[in-house]
Amino acid sequence: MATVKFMNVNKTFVSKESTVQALREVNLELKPDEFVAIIGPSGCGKSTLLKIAAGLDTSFQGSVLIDEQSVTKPSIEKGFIFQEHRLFPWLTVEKNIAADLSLKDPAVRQKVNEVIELVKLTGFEKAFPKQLSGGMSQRVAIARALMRQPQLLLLDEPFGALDAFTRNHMQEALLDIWRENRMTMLLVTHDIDEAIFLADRIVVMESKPGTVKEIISIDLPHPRARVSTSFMEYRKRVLWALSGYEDLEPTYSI
Ligand SMILES: Nc1ncnc2c1ncn2[C@@H]1O[C@H](COP(=O)(O)OP(=O)(O)OP(=O)(O)O)[C@@H](O)[C@H]1O
Repeated sequence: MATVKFMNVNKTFVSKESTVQALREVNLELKPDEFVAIIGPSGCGKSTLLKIAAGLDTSFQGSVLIDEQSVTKPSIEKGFIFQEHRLFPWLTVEKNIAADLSLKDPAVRQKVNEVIELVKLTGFEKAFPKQLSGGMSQRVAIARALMRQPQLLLLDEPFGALDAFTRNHMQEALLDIWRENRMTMLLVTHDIDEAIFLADRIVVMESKPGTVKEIISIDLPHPRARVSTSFMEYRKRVLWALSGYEDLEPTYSI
């Protein structure tokens, strides 16, 4: 579990052709153990913010503190899950999870077994990525991140490429993992229902330049029923925050 603080974060991309202010004065604080979702239109700086938190992008103004330490580079306390699973096709599930650690080490072997069980892939240890479904591959990617026992998990549209059924299933799996492992979670998503289903707070961003428009606390106990009246009320609130138009047709995904 980690505290995360974005303080006056500004980010501008400068190239010969253009200058784009991707983030302007972003201030955001995550409590340890908190699940925060970021939602907003394409280009509002969601991925940029996540990359900065991960230490993958260090050329920005302002500061980002994780457990009061400035983020200057990637580290094992921070796990990163991308939309595409980025598994090595030539390695088995267990070798993908172990990555640079040796499975010959009994401690590594035990931890790999534990995380495989956690993401419910027991029996698929020796399978190759091409033998797995999209949801299973994403579980391997999550297991690989959990292997390093991150204090903070950064998820960039992790289920964006999955069908609706698998996506719902993965959201439930992620909630279980979060409850059992107590990590701080920062999730980027385009899916309003996903944000309401998972998050303690939803950060609604707007673009040009990317700024925080509104932060909505979701005061619903888990498990959250997607068809309940209160869930639908939150859906309206998030849509309203995103669009500014109360009578917008709900599409639930932006
Ligand atoms: N490497 C880069 N060079 C120049 N501009 C960039 C670069 N990366 C991002 N941008 C610009 O910065 C802005 C924010 O991009 P970012 O990818 O963070 O948005 P996003 O909210 O994650 O978008 P999406 O929802 O489409 O993934 C966009 O205008 C984008 O074009």
